[in-house]
Amino acid sequence: MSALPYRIGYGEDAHRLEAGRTLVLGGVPVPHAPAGAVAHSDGDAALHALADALLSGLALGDIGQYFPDTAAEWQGLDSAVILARALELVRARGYRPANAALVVTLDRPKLGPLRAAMAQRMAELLQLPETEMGVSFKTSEGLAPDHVQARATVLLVAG
Ligand SMILES: Nc1ccn([C@@H]2O[C@H](COP(=O)(O)O)[C@@H](O)[C@H]2O)c(=O)n1
Ligand SMILES: C[C@@]1(CO)OP(=O)(O)OP(=O)(O)OC[C@H]1O
Repeated sequence: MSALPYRIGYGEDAHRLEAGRTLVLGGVPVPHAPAGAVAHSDGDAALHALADALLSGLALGDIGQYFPDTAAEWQGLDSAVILARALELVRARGYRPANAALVVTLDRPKLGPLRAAMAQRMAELLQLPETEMGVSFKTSEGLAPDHVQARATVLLVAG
């Protein structure tokens, strides 16, 4: 086990958006989204960024190593499964998340109305109080309209 009592993790993910697909972010379907993520899994960039943040905090690599996008068994996978696996790996090494912060960059639609539902679901998946799950949204100011991006940090504590 690492000697550090605290460890910082950082993760990010991006997916191209295409009309006719469902957009899922933070484990919550986004109603009225004009396009959804092109991905091997359900394309939930927020959960992928959080899972990579957990793994990076303990230098455990990234989600592609555990869930290769070449494996047919992960096609259409619910990204909650990916996050649960990353959390399991963190806990097996004697750490747990203390708080997490997520930023999603998306031009349309506005995600503000979903902030509470997303925070609640991600806190539940990370086994955190909702007060410890920060959720922010940004537009790309039109620079990347066909694109969703998520970035996440997590503080891991020993014990
Ligand atoms: N998909 C989005 C993007 C942004 N918001 C909210 O809009 C505000 C301004 O965003 P800027 O990128 O122009 O700084 C900010 O309060 C975001 O929370 C949103 O709800 N959904
Ligand atoms: C989740 C996995 C596996 O289904 O695929 P995608 O949904 O394409 O997501 P990405 O963040 O590009 O990479 C991790 C993958 O291996």
